[in-house]
Amino acid sequence: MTDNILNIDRLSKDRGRTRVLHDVSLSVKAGERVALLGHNGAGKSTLIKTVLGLTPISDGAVAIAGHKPGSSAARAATAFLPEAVSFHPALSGREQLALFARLSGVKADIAGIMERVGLADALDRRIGTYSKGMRQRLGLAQVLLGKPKLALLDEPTSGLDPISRQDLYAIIDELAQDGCAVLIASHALTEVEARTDRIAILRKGHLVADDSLAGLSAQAGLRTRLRMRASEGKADQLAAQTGGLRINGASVEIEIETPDKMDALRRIATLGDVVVDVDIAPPKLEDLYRHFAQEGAQ
Ligand SMILES: Nc1ncnc2c1ncn2[C@@H]1O[C@H](COP(=O)(O)OP(=O)(O)OP(=O)(O)O)[C@@H](O)[C@H]1O
Repeated sequence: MTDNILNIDRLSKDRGRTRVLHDVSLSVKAGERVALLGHNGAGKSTLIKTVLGLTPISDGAVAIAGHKPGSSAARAATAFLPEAVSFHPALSGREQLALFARLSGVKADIAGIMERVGLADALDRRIGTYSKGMRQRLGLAQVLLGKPKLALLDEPTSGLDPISRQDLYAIIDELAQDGCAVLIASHALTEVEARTDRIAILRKGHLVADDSLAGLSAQAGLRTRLRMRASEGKADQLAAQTGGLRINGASVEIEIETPDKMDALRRIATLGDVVVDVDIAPPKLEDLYRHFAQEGAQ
């Protein structure tokens, strides 16, 4: 496919006698944000290292904008934000970014980029005085600097406070809107659920899922829960009428096949004022992740 920026085709990787990636195929298009999930040791970092050209491939192929990992064209197209970013503590943010810009031969509006990542006030402060969140933001500034076609982000929000996390995802969204293909390795399911277009799950080096949240829900066949609040004193009647389970004094819960949701809501609507409210809880990424990433899952 021509609009794939990252193309991983039947990639296998051996570490000594152990195969740690098995026949993995995964692509990311321009403007797409893809989450890469998996338990510890599932192979996420190894996959990222192969894309960066830091470790050789045992079988299959990887291409970045059509180029081989590690080639100068691939390196120019790729930006990487490691989980633990480290910079020279004696340099200021401005000096560090200027150094990166010089090394990668790009002309950049450093003050503008620092402003965009919320570090305008720290432009001329030594990085040694930055907090973890500020260093993470500087890491993101470095990603923005090269106007990459592909951004690989490893646990980009680890250790950040909730507002910094939101800010960071807002910048990632902008990167994608500018046409960058973004691959985010993460354990933070709730965030990636809301902020990515597609979810890829590795289990013991096998890619066991690769779809949108809705697509994964359909594949997994997980059920949706409907929680109905009964009018005063009518919870038993509601439980009897719907075959649901009373979960507290006022509410009744039923589980339905997800595609039957609208039918169920229409039936509930016929119950009149016995029901005063309905909450719908579709399967969450956490449920889907458990389904796909656990031992014995298909
Ligand atoms: N340098 C190495 N030498 C030998 N084995 C390695 C090396 N690096 C990783 N492995 C093995 O490869 C497998 C995949 O590890 P990897 O670090 O890619 O997992 P991960 O999904 O990134 O895990 P985590 O979420 O803990 O970061 C593991 O079994 C790990 O022990």
